[in-house]
Amino acid sequence: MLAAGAVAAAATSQPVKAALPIAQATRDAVPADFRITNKRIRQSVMGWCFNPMPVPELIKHCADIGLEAIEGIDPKFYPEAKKQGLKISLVGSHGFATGPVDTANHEMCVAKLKSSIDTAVEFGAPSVITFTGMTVKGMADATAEKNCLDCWKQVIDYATEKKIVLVLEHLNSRDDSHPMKGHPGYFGDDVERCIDLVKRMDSPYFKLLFDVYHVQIMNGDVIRRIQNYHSFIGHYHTAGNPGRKELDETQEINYPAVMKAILATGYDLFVAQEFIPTWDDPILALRHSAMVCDV
Ligand SMILES: O=C(O)C(=O)CO
Repeated sequence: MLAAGAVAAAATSQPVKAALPIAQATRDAVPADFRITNKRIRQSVMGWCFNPMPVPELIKHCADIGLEAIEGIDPKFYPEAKKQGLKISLVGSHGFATGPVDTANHEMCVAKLKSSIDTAVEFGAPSVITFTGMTVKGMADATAEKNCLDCWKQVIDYATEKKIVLVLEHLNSRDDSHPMKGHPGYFGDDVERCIDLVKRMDSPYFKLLFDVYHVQIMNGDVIRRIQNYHSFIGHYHTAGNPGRKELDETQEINYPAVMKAILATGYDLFVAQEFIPTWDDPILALRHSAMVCDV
């Protein structure tokens, strides 16, 4: 049976115009002076995405937009960020390519993780990032997993004592178009494997960094995974897919719904914007993503 509107349209040969909900705000929907108002999602930004903008300039824009924190910047800029009222949401450590999958990296990873824990304590950051590193040719998956766990176990007591959470980032290995849009060869490219590693660490100080962009590419079913795994998640990242770009209507992830799902789990830590701006005005892009996530 036709709905009343359709019957009327058929009678007059007029097309039916339905008011469709828009998942993502368009670029022209963001006011030039938008500031975060709801603050229910505690927003941060990954500084590297805004290279080559000088970090002090980025810090000023973040404070102006009302972001609560910043991460992914050289620690030498932490005092300036704090001076401008920003928190440090996450401290870097070893890179994503040289991780604990390979025992040759253990000494370096342990040293970097411990020194990053010290930095996190000094600047009041809650977390330090870690990665698995790249798959080693010929190494069995079980060995690679054990190597990762063996390395993290050398640090977990220190993290616990200092009350700093190590967050393991899952990354996509599918996008090979750009060195920062995907990481072919990354061992922790299956979010289920990363969750399994987090479970095996069995510590409130070892959690998953759930990057919505990477999960969408590798596993999908983003909201269900957030609901199922929230107790193992210690940090979130964003970006539009495909292209690791703005969170606008040209990409496929429904960010307002994802943010609401995150809030519904009781999450009260940080969500950092980690998209690579494509617009001619990267700060308008940051303002826009802040608006999309300010649910
Ligand atoms: O690609 C990412 O999300 C990373 O954090 C790699 O550093």
